[in-house]
Amino acid sequence: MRVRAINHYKHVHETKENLDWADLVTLDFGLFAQAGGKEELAKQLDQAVRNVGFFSVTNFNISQDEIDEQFALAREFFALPLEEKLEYHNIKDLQNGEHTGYTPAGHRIVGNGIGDNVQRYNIPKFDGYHQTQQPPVFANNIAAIEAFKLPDEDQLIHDHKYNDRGEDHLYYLHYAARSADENRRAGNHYGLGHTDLGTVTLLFPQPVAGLQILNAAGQWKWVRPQEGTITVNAADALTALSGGLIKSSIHRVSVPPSDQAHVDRLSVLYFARPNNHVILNPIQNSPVLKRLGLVQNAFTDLGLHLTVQEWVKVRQAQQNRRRMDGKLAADGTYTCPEDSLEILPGLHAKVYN
Ligand SMILES: O=C(O)CCC(=O)C(=O)O
Ligand SMILES: [Fe+2]
Repeated sequence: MRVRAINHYKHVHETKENLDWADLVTLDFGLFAQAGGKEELAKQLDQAVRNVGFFSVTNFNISQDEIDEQFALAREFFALPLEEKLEYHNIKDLQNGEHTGYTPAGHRIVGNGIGDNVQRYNIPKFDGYHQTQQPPVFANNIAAIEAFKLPDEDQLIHDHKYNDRGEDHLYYLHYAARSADENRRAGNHYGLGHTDLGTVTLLFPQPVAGLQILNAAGQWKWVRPQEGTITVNAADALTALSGGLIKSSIHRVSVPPSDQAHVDRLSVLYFARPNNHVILNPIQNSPVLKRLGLVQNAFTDLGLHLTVQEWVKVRQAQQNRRRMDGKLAADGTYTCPEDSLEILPGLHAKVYN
């Protein structure tokens, strides 16, 4: 959980003077989801930017509390003694055109020998390219500062750029038909119950039945092959990014039914995964996750903030262990020693029977 900022910030009253106010249009983002709303907003925006280039927006999914938290942080920082603030002032950087950190009042003498009355503090965006040392008041609240932005409805799209580094794979599988006796000894499994590790898996249609999913009632159900469809299966990284909202499907591959048990089974799959740099925390400023209070996941519960690259590596290393030392009972139940399932200390794969 993030550290809550200090005392609430209390704004002063608005002016009572009758000023000659500019006439600005307010775009209501609440219209966005309504029929015809986008078109209406586009019309208003078109007017605003062609004429004055200034407009306001409302219903933007950042609460007044969250905004006030930023005001409170600013108040706390500016209230610090000047020497403390000057530790974050770098005159050379300012002169070289950098503009991060602190600038004291009076830095610019605008005219008549009078210095300006403005103190400034500048925090660059959190893109991994700017490494700046922050004073404790900001460092202790960095999660709230980083989350202070308009919700990015395309976050998942940005996290899945084809040309960014990632471990997406096209996957061909060949399951050789076996004798009834061999099948029985293998617990009538072609593949044990598991969840996939990425975002979604696309399963391209083929006619040999085998895929089964575990439904909410705990029963295994066959997935009927359907020509002209792609079966989509949500996976672990999507569960993590959605704070558990999206369920990773538990599935397995069974020996095909008796009329198909003699043919080899081919699968063509696509494993879509977030880009390697994505950190498997719940998406920070999603209005939906915020509203539902989904701010943790199986990784963050353990204090882990894995990148997708780290996750793919440790999970695949666990999956690809050659000897699991497992046992298959006559009814197909699979058990194996706990250490075969260890992905990371404290994090174990599950066996789904
Ligand atoms: O072959 C199939 O239908 C599914 C295979 C599968 O679940 C997997 O490889 O992760
Ligand atoms: Fe799978």
